[in-house]
Amino acid sequence: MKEQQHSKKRSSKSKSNKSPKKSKLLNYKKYIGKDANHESEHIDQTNNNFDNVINPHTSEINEDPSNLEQEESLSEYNNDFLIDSNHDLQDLTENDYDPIPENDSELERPDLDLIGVPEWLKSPKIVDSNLSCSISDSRLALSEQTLLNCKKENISAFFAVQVAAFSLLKSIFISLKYSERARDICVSAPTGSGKTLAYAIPIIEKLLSRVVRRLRAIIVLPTKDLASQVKSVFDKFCRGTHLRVGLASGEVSFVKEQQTLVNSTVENSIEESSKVDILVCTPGRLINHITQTPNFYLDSLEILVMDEADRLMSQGYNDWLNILYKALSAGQNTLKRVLSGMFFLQEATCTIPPPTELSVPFRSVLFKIDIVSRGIDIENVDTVINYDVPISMNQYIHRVGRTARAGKAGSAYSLVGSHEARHFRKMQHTANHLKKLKNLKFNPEVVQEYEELYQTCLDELKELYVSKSKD
Ligand SMILES: Nc1ncnc2c1ncn2[C@@H]1O[C@H](COP(=O)(O)OP(=O)(O)OP(=O)(O)O)[C@@H](O)[C@H]1O
Repeated sequence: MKEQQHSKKRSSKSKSNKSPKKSKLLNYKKYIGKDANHESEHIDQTNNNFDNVINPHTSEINEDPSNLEQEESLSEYNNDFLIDSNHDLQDLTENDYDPIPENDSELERPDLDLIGVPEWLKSPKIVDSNLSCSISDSRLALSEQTLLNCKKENISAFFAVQVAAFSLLKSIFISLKYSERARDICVSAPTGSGKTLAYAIPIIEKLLSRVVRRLRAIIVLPTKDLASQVKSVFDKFCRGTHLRVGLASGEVSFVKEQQTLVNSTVENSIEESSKVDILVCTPGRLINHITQTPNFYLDSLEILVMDEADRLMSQGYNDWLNILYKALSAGQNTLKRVLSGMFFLQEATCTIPPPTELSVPFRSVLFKIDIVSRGIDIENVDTVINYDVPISMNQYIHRVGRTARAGKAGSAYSLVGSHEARHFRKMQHTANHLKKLKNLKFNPEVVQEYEELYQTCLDELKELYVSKSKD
């Protein structure tokens, strides 16, 4: 059914009254707003980035990173496998697929124009995924403490998206210091490519020179798990500095959270009211603190990061953007302008249904409910098994993206039943990924041997899942 709708959409491309393509807006994953005179950038790293259907691959990069050293490269999903006992991938002919335009980006532009996507979002600076530079490169001019923290985390070189973001953010922060133009950045890069540090390190470097503690940076994430993960990244990279990082995600009671975030002894004063410089939060808790926590001020907020921005946009979260917008003071015009821009993205994406399926492990590897699988960074996962076929390429990417992270190798296996084979192939073909799959066949007699063990695993998993859901 989904595929039929998709075909209809494609064939009606030329009509001028077509509705916006929601999937295209899913590119805009990490969004950084900066409060000053407003300008914007969109970085896009497109090496095998299945999310990215707007832009063709190029090797252009932003600003001046072309002369940075090329030391390390990002590898992608090194091996994706399709396990299919009934079909051969080569069985399908070209006629079985929707025609795929030679240059998708050209066809998307009218859609984007129609819904009013600004020029800077439509024309990203494409970053070569081989771009890399040493942490001690003098052009980055990182503080001694950040260098030390990188070394403690075994980071010796920065990945492409990091080099690109550092260079842009640095110039933005310097401009801001001299009250010149600041900009907004929208980053789209493959899973596991290091987007968190791409914004965390510049924010820390920027705030190191602050004198008084005030809430200056907020990072919003769609789930509690992601917020904890990002908080721990900030904690590691704030080690040895005077910066304090807070978490507001519902992990502890609201009252406890309030105690960690604000000084209740200071009465209605912005001065010394905040106990943190940086706040990592979910939209729900952010709203709660804005509306219910005395001394929780946003007046000094300079930096706003929306991590997994498409999810934050597609799910309403009690109108959090609107509440945040209203909480900003009149002087924070740029942030307000950024947020109004986001309202339109929210409108355009709010009809995407949240994925709810359960992906079950085959034998021992990894299982996750899709809604939390996305963005979660689990160390050293070398294999992902799709026990069921993901409903969309987006879901497929976020599942298999739990492996082959940070330049490491990894494999993804998909178990495809005969009734799912057509949908799966079409999905892979449309994303131009079909050629990269290997078709593995297995002998049913060999599989039979494992049936009992498999059933036991499934039962255990079921028990575990039920007991976890009760907690
Ligand atoms: N420069 C680097 N060198 C080595 N490892 C790195 C570097 N940058 C990030 N990493 C590691 O790469 C992993 C993936 O990073 P991160 O979670 O930021 O990816 P991401 O792009 O946000 O992925 P997703 O889109 O799935 O959220 C993490 O374990 C992180 O510690």
